[in-house]
Amino acid sequence: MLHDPIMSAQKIQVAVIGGGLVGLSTALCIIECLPQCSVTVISEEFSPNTTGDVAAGCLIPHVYPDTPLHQQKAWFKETFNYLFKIANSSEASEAGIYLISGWQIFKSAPKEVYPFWSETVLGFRIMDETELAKFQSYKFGQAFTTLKCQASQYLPWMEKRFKSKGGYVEKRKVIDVWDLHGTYDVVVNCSGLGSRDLFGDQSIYPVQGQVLEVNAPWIKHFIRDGDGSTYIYPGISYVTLGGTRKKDDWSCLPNAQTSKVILERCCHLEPSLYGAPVIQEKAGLRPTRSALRIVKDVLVKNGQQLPVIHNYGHGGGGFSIHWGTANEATKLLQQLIPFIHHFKLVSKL
Ligand SMILES: Cc1cc2nc3c(=O)[nH]c(=O)nc-3n(C[C@H](O)[C@H](O)[C@H](O)COP(=O)(O)OP(=O)(O)OC[C@H]3O[C@@H](n4cnc5c(N)ncnc54)[C@H](O)[C@@H]3O)c2cc1C
Ligand SMILES: O=C(O)CCC(=O)C(=O)O
Repeated sequence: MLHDPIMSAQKIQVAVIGGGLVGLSTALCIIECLPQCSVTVISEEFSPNTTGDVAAGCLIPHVYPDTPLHQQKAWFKETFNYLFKIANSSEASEAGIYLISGWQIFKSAPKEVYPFWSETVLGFRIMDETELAKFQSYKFGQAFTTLKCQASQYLPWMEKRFKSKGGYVEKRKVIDVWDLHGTYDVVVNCSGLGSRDLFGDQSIYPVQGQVLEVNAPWIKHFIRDGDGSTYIYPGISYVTLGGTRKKDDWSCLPNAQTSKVILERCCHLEPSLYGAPVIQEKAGLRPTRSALRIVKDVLVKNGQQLPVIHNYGHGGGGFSIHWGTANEATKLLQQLIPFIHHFKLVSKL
């Protein structure tokens, strides 16, 4: 849909920077909750070239050390409940959302036998000895059912839904956020690692991750080493094997030697994977910070003001909390609306 400035002149003009998982979900949430807003997603890249397109997409929280745990818990629950409804609807197949059961296993019992998310996933229980016997050298395990998003379907599904509600998308890089001033009343920053250059945030850094997609349709359960190093996640048409976590590595090129190591580790967990044909190798950059940044701010330059909502820093856990953080950013935008109306009036005088 083309942007019609006359039709949307009365509305609050919102620019969402970033068309990855976080940008699309935030834009969709805003357009669904705040009908007084006209929303445009501006992004250098969209699916299939975003971080989410590399991810396994499993709902299993990653902990952000400097974000209060009660918030992380609430965002995970909101995301789980939202996706669970989609998984139980006729949209499930197009959206690529489904339930998945499996095991998280440990070489010795972890400090937290019942993690904070254990009440949200379905049927969480400690594995018994018979089940654990499948995994030599693992002494403790958790079995549960969670959800998984197939990014190659979920991201385009969100974009389609957003456009069907009147949202606009533009593929371009924003060089200076002030270039949006005048056309847009408020900017929502979901640019992930782009926040380094765009907003001068030096505390966000990449944690590079590599995965393999293999053809192994007999694998029906996920298996995750509790230390997060190795995982096997069956998807709709392939099984994702991972992983690696390389801090400050900016390369998105998969490395052949790393693939070999990942495959060896996964075969150790699930020997039936020996010989499974590799379909694809991928690497992506987790936009990482010690705390998520979800705040409102007002930039000031030469007497001009530009309200900004930030929503970034989802690291290795974006799928697990994205709908909760989209709701949070939408609430912050709602709080700004009276001020934005005021700015609009003042600038017309
Ligand atoms: C190997 C791997 C496995 C993972 N597995 C899981 C998992 O199983 N479960 C889970 O919960 N999470 C997982 N994740 C994490 C998850 O993928 C990320 O948290 C999430 O995708 C981050 O989304 P984002 O939208 O913030 O970032 P991105 O997808 O990086 O999006 C940022 C967007 O901003 C755009 N942009 C940046 N700067 C500018 C600019 N100046 N102008 C215009 N556009 C700009 C970019 O083009 C991009 O589209 C995994 C990640 C990796 C790498
Ligand atoms: O950690 C996992 O089990 C899922 C994959 C993931 O989140 C990651 O590699 O960042």
